[in-house]
Amino acid sequence: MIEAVGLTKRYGAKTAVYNLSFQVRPGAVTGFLGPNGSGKSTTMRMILGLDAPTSGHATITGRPFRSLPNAPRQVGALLDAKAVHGGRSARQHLLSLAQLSGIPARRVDEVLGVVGLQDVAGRRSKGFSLGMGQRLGIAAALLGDPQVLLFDEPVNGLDPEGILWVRNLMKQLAAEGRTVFVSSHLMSEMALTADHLIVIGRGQLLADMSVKDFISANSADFARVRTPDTEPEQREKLTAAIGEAGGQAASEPDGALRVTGLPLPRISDLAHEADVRLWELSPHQASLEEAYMRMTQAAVDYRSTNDPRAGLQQAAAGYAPQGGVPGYAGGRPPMPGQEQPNPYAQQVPYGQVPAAAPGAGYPPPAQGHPYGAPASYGAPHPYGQQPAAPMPPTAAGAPPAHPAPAAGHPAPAGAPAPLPTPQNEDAR
Ligand SMILES: Nc1ncnc2c1ncn2[C@@H]1O[C@H](COP(=O)(O)OP(=O)(O)OP(=O)(O)O)[C@@H](O)[C@H]1O
Repeated sequence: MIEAVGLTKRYGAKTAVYNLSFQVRPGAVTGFLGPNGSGKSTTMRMILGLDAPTSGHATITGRPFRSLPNAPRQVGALLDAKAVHGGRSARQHLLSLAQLSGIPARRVDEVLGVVGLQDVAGRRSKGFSLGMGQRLGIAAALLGDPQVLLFDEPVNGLDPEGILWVRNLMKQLAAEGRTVFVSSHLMSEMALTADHLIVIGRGQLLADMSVKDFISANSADFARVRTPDTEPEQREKLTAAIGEAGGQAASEPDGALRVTGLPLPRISDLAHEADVRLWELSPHQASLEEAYMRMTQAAVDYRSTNDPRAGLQQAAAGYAPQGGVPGYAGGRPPMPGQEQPNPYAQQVPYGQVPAAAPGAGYPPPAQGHPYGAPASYGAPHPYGQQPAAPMPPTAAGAPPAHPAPAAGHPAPAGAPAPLPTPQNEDAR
């Protein structure tokens, strides 16, 4: 389990992470969501002992990363896929990481196969595409077969098939009982991948709940109702009738009404009784992406001046109370020291978390063999046909060794010394 307790990180005047507390449990994929610059990478770096918190602390299986015995054997991470010596081939890169942690050389070829890079293993990584680099970073994270995995935006640069493969890989790793913590800024992707969500904005917790709960809280049905554009008084008449009948109506950007609280036949009857003609009356379900954007839009740091979402929160007012962050609606998350209780920041027992929780309207999670079959750069990899071969136990019976926490990153200063090379194995 990963635990953050009151994590705060300041860079000079900039507060990147503020008073962040959460738990990431084994056996589930936990999505870590937040807009650009919200503090996801900083949080992961603090968990991995690469950045020191200004206050608070983070632990993995009850200890700070740096005081974990054999930390590199227990934790694998992809933080920055570009942090690779470009002059080295993919195989050389992984071999050097394996050597540092006493991992047998044959594991390198196994993970190259898992990520579909076996046919380009001899090529220098500086010629790799973004997606190939991501695969190499994932291979490095998997090298030691660790129980705790952190992935920072692992689908960056991957094509649709690669995204599907990462999705299945994350789920498979969690199904094996591992702790899987995956950052993303895409709610739609996390809705398909994660069991649990931790959402942050401006370094602060906005939500900590199961995907299932997020979906049920944010997938409220609504009706789109359109009256003749040329007769605004008809729209006003219908809006009043809907309000009197106990429904809520608000304007959509295109002039239609978005109606909640009333079934479609009732809206039709109300329109008929008010002598209002309808050009449209259709059922809809709020998208999770929209709910997520409502939740975080007050905490977006970087926005195009042409971004239509600038008005999203106002447009949503009165609609999906679940969509915004109660207490934060209409404004930014409070400044440090002024925080309010956040009803979204509730722990949901993991026992109630479904294995996968696609919402209505979302495609079901893809089925596939363990680890899926990545779009390999050549022949099908062995994991397409058979379950992943587990790492052989070390002489001490400990979990297999693992390299540095990030692709190409050395183990953080103060981390335990590399483990001895297992007997009869030479990582060279
Ligand atoms: N070393 C640093 N020095 C100063 N500011 C930093 C440093 N690292 C991060 N920050 C700032 O802290 C904030 C959080 O950055 P962080 O990279 O953790 O966000 P993120 O959620 O991972 O963003 P993205 O999704 O864009 O990768 C940003 O405003 C960033 O500019």
